[in-house]
Amino acid sequence: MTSRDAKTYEEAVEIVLRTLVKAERIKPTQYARRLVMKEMNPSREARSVSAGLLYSVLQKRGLLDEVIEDVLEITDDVTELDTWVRNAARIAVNEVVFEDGDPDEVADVLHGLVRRLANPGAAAIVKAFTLDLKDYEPPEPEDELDRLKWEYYHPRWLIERWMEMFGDPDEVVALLEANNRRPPLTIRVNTLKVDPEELAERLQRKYRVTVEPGRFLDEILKIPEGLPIGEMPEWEEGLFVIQDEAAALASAVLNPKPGEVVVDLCAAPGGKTTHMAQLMGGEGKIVAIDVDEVRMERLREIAERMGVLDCIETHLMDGREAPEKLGREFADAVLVDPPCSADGTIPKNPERRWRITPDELERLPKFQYELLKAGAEMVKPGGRLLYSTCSMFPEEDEEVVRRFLDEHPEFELLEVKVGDQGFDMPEACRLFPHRHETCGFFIALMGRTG
Ligand SMILES: C[S@@+](CC[C@H](N)C(=O)[O-])C[C@H]1O[C@@H](n2cnc3c(N)ncnc32)[C@H](O)[C@@H]1O
Repeated sequence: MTSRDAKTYEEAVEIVLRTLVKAERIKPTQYARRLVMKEMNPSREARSVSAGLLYSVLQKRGLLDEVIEDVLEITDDVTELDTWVRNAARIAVNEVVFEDGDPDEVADVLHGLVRRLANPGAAAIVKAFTLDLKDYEPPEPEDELDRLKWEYYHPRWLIERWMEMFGDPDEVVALLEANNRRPPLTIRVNTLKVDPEELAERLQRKYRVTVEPGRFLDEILKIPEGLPIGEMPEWEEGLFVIQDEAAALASAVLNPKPGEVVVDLCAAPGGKTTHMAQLMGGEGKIVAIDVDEVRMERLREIAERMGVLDCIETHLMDGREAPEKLGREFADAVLVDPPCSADGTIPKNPERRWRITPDELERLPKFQYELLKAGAEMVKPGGRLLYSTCSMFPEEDEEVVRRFLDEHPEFELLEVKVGDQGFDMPEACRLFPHRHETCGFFIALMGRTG
């Protein structure tokens, strides 16, 4: 390793360590990373190396913790460790056990960083732990699910659920592989301010990167990781926002027109609200509802930057109370994008796989149904209702919609002609990371009869 490489590696490890520590208080992790970037202003090489390293640590997080608990013989779980020790140990396991790094080099880098950023006591613990990993042997898999868990870094229960869902082990392996491929960053161009081709050319010329078009939508561009997004003048000018193409499809399918009244029931941080405002040419009204004040503030910031705040009316409230408070049957179109398990976002949010729980899957569909029902009450006769999630589980998707349609005969499914069809619901649209190179996504469009 040249001295320049060693310096880049050390800088990259510092970005990741500081991000992991910050992300314990500030969510999401990518936002914590952006804050660290601002504090450190690292080299472009270090940014790029750190993006790969952070992804690698987050995708294996549950396994890294299992190894730490094993090596340190912890009886409870890793949360009993000091924050700096815990996160430095995660990096150590990733580098030494999974990525074949040199334990002495990793121990030295982490020791120096923890000593500088935390304290000498924590640094000594991290160094001793990292050197102990030299003799660590990963456990032998007990069965096929266990083998897949360690080979593809996913919780066993999740693999088991997907096996039931797809019924084809090869397809599940394809999904596991796709979940572990770091996708390029997708941006949605603000067509109210710039033409997508023009922005693509500008980014290629100025930042010397390859920009590729999206798969389904003209306003989507794919750019490589590592650009200092939040500091780019194009971002400041509101020429684009970061958004997955699958998520952008939802607003495109609902297709709001200039002058319409649209409700976005779970709107923050505004990816779909600002996209709809853009599709409406900034003319008409979008009623954006959410319960989360901080996320709503981000919606306003993004809308302001994009130049579409004037047509957005924000309401901080429980969406289930919206018909009571704002009225019924007044909207041309309503978009319901409720909280979900978000297993479809694993390629972009690699740690998500360790956060989803079977309990959550039991609880969420009832909540999603209540939000969909409230959204439907605001649709005027002849209007449209769109339900979307970034979940791939039928219980959060087709089953919620099926129950809704059974109880609301005044609504009927409309065909969405993009992606794959829903499970036993040919009118709905499904996208999968392994089939479409997007996040996993579900969209059902319904019309209210006259
Ligand atoms: C999947 S996110 C929405 C993402 C957003 N549509 C976008 O494209 O940027 C779900 C949102 O639902 C909000 N939420 C949770 N409970 C809610 C409720 N009872 N009423 C309204 N919004 C709620 C969360 O705060 C979160 O912002």
